[in-house]
Amino acid sequence: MSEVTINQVRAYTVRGGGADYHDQAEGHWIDAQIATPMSKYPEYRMTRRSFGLNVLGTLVVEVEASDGTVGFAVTTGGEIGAWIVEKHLARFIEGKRVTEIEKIWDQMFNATLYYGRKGVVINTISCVDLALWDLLGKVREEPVHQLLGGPVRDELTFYATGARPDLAKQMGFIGGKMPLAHGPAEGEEGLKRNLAHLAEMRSAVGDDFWLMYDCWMSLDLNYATRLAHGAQEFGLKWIEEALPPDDYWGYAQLKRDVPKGMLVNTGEHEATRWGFRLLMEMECCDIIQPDVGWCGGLTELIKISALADAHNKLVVPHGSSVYSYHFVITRHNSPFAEFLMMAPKADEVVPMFNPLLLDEPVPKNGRMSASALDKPGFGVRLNPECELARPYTH
Ligand SMILES: C[C@H](O)[C@H](O)CC(=O)C(=O)O
Ligand SMILES: [Mg+2]
Repeated sequence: MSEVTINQVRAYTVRGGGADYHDQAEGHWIDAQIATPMSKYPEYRMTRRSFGLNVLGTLVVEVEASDGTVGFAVTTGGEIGAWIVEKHLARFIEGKRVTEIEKIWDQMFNATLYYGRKGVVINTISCVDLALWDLLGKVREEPVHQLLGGPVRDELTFYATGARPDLAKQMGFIGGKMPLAHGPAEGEEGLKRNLAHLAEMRSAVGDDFWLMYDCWMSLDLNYATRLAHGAQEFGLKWIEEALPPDDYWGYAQLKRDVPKGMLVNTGEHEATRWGFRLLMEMECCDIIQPDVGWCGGLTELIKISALADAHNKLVVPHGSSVYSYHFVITRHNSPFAEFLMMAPKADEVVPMFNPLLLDEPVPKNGRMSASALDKPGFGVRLNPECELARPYTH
C-alpha cells in the first residue's frame, strides 16, 4: 500500500451550487437581503450576488493513484484554484506516495507563502488535501473518520442555517441560525427590524430551541454590542461573525461586552493554525468555526482542533458537508455540527453540496448516524450530470 504513488492531479471547475453554495439561482434565501461588509453601499445591499459573492464557483480536484484509484474533493475556488493546482501545486503532488499527506501540505503551503496564506490559495490547498485524504481512504478501503481515529459517538446532531428556523425545528434540528438582514448603514430602523425578526422567530419556535444570528462580517463593535444586548431578551444563543475577520481586537472586546451566557462565535473566514491561534490567544470567541474546505483542509484542521482543545474551545466547523462530518464524529470538542439548508426556501433538507455529489448523506430528524459515513474515503461520488470544465492542464 505504501508503494502506491500519485500519478496525476487534475483540477476542474463547475457552476451552480456545489461547494460554492452561494452560487445559486435567483430567488434563493441565501441571496435575499443579508447584511454584509458591502451593505453600506445601497447599490450592493439587496443581494449578495450584486457584489459578486458567487464569482468564484466550485473547484474540483482529482488525484489518481498508480493503482488506478481516484480520490477527489470540492471547495470554493473555481478557475483561480484550478490554475494554482495545475500550474503550481501539481509538482508537489505527482510522484509522491499516497501516504505523504503531511509533506505535500507543507510543501504546498510554504511554496505559496509569497502569494498565499489565506483566501483562494488556502481554499485550493484545502481541496488538494481533502482529495488526498479521500484517496488514502479509498486505497485503504476505510472511511476517513477511521483514519482520524474513529468515531467518539454514535451519531451527529445538527443545527440548521437558513431563513426558516421555525421549519428547521419541525425538521428535528437542535437550533436555527438566521442570516442578519440589516447592517449599521440602515441605522436604528434596521436594528429594530433585526430584533423584531428575532422576536417573531422566538415566538414561533418557543423557549428551548436555539436561535442564532449570522452577521457575515457586516457589523462594527458598537452595533454588534447593541444587537447582542437587544437580543438577550429573545434568548439569542450566539452572535456569529459579527465583525470583519481581521478585527481580532474588536472580537476580544465584543466577547467581553456581550450579555453573560451569550456566545461569540467566528472563524469561517479564518485559516491555518496561526490564524486560529490569534483568535484563541486573544480570547476572541467561544466556539471556533473553521470551514474544512477553506482553513487548510483536514491536515490543518487536526492541528487547529488540538490547539482549540488545549484552550478549552469547541470546534464546530462551518458548512463543509462530508468533510466536516468525518471530522466532527471523531472529536470530543466538536459536540454538534452545522447543516446549511440549501433548498431555495429552506423548507426541506437537501444535500449541502447539491447537486454536485452523489451519496452525500443528510441529517434525518436533525441527526446522522456514524454508520452513514461508513464508506471508503469521504464516501461520495461526483454527479456525472454536473458538467466539469478543465480550464488548465500541466
Ligand atoms: C447565511 C450566511 O450569510 C452564510 O451564507 C453562511 C454562513 O455564514 C454559515 O453557514 O455560517
Ligand atoms: Mg457563518
